[in-house]
Amino acid sequence: MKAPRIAVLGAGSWGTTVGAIASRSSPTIVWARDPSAAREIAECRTNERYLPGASLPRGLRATSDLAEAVERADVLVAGVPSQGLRSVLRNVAPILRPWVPVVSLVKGLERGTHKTMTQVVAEELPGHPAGALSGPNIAKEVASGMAAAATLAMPDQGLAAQLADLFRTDKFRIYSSNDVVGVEMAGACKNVYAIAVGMADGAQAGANTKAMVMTRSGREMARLGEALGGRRETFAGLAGMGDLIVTCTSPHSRNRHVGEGLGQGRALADVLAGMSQVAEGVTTTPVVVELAEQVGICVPIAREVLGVVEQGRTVKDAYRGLLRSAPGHETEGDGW
Ligand SMILES: NC(=O)C1=CN([C@@H]2O[C@H](COP(=O)(O)OP(=O)(O)OC[C@H]3O[C@@H](n4cnc5c(N)ncnc54)[C@H](O)[C@@H]3O)[C@@H](O)[C@H]2O)C=CC1
Ligand SMILES: O=C(CO)COP(=O)(O)O
Repeated sequence: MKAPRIAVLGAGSWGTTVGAIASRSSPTIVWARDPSAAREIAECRTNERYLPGASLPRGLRATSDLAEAVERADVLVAGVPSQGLRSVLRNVAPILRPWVPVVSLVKGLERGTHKTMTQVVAEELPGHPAGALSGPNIAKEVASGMAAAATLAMPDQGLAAQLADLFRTDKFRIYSSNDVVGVEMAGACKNVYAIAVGMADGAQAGANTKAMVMTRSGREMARLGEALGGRRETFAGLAGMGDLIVTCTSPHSRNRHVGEGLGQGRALADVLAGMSQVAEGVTTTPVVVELAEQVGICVPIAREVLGVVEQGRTVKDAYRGLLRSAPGHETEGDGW
């Protein structure tokens, strides 16, 4: 059987990495919004802004022409940050053939609508099967061939198995799941909690404090995700606890870096001005808090992150606020 043609939207660190993996077995093209980024990938086999030092495979094509990328695609991979995906998909809709499945790499929730990315896909590309690939996957490490694993969640397990084969290598293990909302909520929420743990780093808290916040964050995101229809075991898996661990501890995590800057007393705008890549947790934090309100779930850790990110509270205030509340039953209460 002929290998399917894959189009990846977004030539950032993760879109480029996943495109590079897929290009080893299938014809793959990455769409970059910026023509000079597409030229750099196509001509120099590098993407210095997003994947410094990486040497990209010859088979990976790149273009800034959306129609060229998408019109003959058999599989569409979405790697554009959450707040930009809808408008890109709107432009893709008239070009994409109607049966093409969509795999989202995106770990964020849309502001205003509170939608996950496969829900955005369902609205903008109705009828296209959609799933999410998510897990503890720092792009730089995956791109350099270090072993890692992710979960591909789709309602149709037969299609999930076929798509998983496109991204699987001997070093990149792809597991399957049908808990799409659980996998997407886990991927979006862990960024918010990595900001909380980064704040502890910046404020020079100890390892015990960080372990406490990570563990209770895992429970907070599982409670919210379950209330939205996700399964508890998903939050204990690769897309949940696995990704929470790596994002809260990796020196490469952009969300943890934002929290660290805030913990050092820097202003959010100043921290973001020094970054060339996205930190999805910044825009997803208010969405998490609003969604939690809608479904009646307490999310004290996310609320404190929101206080610092959007409401002028200091990191000290946030941690004092958290420590003031009395701990209840470890696994049954709705506190933190
Ligand atoms: N970098 C990583 O280690 C991983 C990232 N992810 C997720 O993948 C998604 C993409 O992130 P990265 O590639 O890391 O981001 P990035 O910051 O490295 O690159 C983002 C790319 O999207 C483009 N872009 C931004 N806004 C756009 C818009 N409105 N329209 C079109 N293009 C736009 C940028 O030009 C850039 O090429 C995020 O949701 C992230 O959470 C998931 C797993 C690992
Ligand atoms: O999703 C990621 C790792 O799995 C990347 O995390 P950051 O966006 O915080 O860098």
